[in-house]
Amino acid sequence: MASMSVKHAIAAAKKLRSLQERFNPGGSDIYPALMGDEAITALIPSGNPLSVHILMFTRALREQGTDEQYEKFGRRADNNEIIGTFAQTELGHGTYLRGLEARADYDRGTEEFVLNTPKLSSYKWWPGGLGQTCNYCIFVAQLYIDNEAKGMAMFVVQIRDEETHMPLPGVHVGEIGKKMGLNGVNNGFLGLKDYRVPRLNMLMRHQQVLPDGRFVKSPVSQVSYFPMVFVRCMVARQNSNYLAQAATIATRYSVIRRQSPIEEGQPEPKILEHLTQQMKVIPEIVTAVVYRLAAANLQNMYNETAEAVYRKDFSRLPELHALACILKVATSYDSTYGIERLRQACGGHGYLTAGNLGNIFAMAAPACTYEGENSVLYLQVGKILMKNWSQVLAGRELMPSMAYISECSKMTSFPQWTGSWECLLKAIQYACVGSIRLAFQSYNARVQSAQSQTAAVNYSGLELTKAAELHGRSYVAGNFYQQIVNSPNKHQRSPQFQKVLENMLELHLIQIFFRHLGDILRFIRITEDEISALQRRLEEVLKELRPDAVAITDAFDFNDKILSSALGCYDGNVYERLFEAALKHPLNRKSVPDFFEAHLKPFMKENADNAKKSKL
Ligand SMILES: CCCCCCCCCC/C=C\CCCCCCC/C=C/C(=O)SCCNC(=O)CCNC(=O)[C@H](O)C(C)(C)COP(=O)(O)OP(=O)(O)OC[C@H]1O[C@@H](n2cnc3c(N)ncnc32)[C@H](O)[C@@H]1OP(=O)(O)O
Ligand SMILES: Cc1cc2nc3c(=O)[nH]c(=O)nc-3n(C[C@H](O)[C@H](O)[C@H](O)COP(=O)(O)OP(=O)(O)OC[C@H]3O[C@@H](n4cnc5c(N)ncnc54)[C@H](O)[C@@H]3O)c2cc1C
Repeated sequence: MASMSVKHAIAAAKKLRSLQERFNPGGSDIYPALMGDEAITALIPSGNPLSVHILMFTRALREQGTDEQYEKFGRRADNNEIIGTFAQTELGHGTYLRGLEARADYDRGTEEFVLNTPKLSSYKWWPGGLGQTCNYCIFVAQLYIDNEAKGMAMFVVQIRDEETHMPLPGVHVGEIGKKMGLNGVNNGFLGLKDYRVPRLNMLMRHQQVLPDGRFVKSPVSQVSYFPMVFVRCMVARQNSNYLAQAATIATRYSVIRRQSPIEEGQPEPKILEHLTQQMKVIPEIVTAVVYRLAAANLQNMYNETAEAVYRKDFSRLPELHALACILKVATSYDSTYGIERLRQACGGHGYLTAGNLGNIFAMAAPACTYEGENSVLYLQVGKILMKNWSQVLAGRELMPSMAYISECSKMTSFPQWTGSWECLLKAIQYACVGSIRLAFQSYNARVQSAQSQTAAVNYSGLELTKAAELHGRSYVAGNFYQQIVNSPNKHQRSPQFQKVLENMLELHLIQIFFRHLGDILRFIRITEDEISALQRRLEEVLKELRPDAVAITDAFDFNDKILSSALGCYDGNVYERLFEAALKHPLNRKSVPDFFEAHLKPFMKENADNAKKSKL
């Protein structure tokens, strides 16, 4: 599997190079285009062992290294002359980066760093491609000068000989073992013992160690987290893709599979005629579209911020960090939940490998963990919301993506309920601001009672994560609303197309309303009649979208090779493909399985003999 994945990954890397030559060397705006060509994902169903090389190693060299360091290492990496990974997580630490144990001690006598992973728990553990594929890595370590800790730093470290691929002296490297999925990625471990690298192997665009050992601190320490922000933006797009693939499979299957008459005596309908099946499938189609649009927005914001950071303007980092966290969490949680729901909507055949829904789930699920575990990132956003609420109380402006918080904070009560889209969107935003206010009261009370900020964050964690989740809902729903209702190119859409988009907006807003009805009712009075009216509208819009479900998923434009699913094939010959896949199973090569003579027959005979004896 590993060699097949590497073979396909090399093909993909060649494609990427040709794209880069067309777009711009190493530009971040090529990745969505690349992912638009899902061959990358489909051809490597067990995961791409070069993803971290492309997404993190090359970018860290470009964004964290000096121009000279880019010339020395980055150009070769971009040209795939060397293959690297991003080695930050350790066996003992992943989230709490200040707890990382790998260390880099500066030796001013030789102008080198001595790298060590002092304990087993200090071993780097998880980096993609580290096990077998990479010959270099970005090694993240605590920097020490004269045994004084200076914080985290990144080092370019060669781990294998470029000719023989043998691990270099002082390097202990290998594969961490089988995973739930992505078993073609060879996530690896790395131990270093007194491994020396030249001073200029420390990436020094933002912080420096001078030859005499003087340390020049980064103007903004958080810029060292930038490689993670980029991947969080990519995850938002990638996981919306996984959900779109699963939605395509389940939709196509749901208009092929017939089961259970709706009226006595009537023929069995397509299962998508059942309202409950529509409720399982159609909202996931819409969610995939909603997140694809939100991820595209975030990608633009990343590109703008990356250019600003290059000019040493760090002002937009906090907002990008907050949105990258929110979207990475929301898309990975919702896509993982959605793919499983779509699998269940396909009955027993959804559980067959030939349906590919299990593999899509296994590809999507780890995004809830890597690049920052989701609950940790929600807490990050919760902390940022607390800081922004203090700004609101001080009457200051907020970042654009949080402007609604200021507006809602000025509302003394929620206006008359109308049930319009604007009303539904405002309800979600109003509930979010109410949750922020409550979280702030709890958090502030703790800080006032002399709890440390970190302890106050921990003990207010449930309210902070709730506020962060509702902020994510507000941002995503607001973005979708703007794209459908206020988009500058709305007039270019046919009325029919606009109507489908508006139905999708209606469904998204009502679905989010019902998902957070409890959170909303805490702050807004809504009558039973008003809620029942929304229930009717939900049933109505599912019926309205039913005829468009196949066309919308066809518009995702996944070909059969990409979906790799007997349930989701374009020609709809599901049963033939399921049977064809079954006949290919190795157990069907012989009529009598080998285990019959060896195990089953003796077992049955022994039981028969015992039965006879017991009768005597
Ligand atoms: C060959 C062709 C191949 C084709 C390639 C393309 C393929 C495309 C398809 C694939 C696309 C996508 C799929 C992805 C592929 C899979 C890749 C998976 C790789 C995984 C890599 C990793 O997992 S790397 C390791 C990730 N680890 C983490 O994220 C660590 C998480 N931990 C944290 O973030 C910590 O909590 C933190 C670092 C924040 C520690 O914080 P702490 O020191 O405790 O202090 P805080 O108070 O929390 O924060 C301090 C201040 O810093 C601010 N801040 C925190 N983080 C950031 C940030 N990232 N940016 C900016 N600012 C940040 C924080 O807000 C605080 O600010 P304040 O003002 O001081 O309050
Ligand atoms: C498929 C995959 C690929 C990966 N690729 C890479 C890679 O290429 N490079 C790399 O460096 N790393 C990589 N990782 C590692 C990944 O970044 C870490 O797994 C992730 O950061 C979580 O850290 P951890 O696993 O050590 O969990 P921990 O940090 O130990 O957290 C475990 C659990 O503790 C809880 N928790 C932790 N901290 C807090 C907190 N502050 N507040 C509340 N709860 C908390 C959370 O529930 C969390 O899930 C990969 C992981 C996976 C699964």
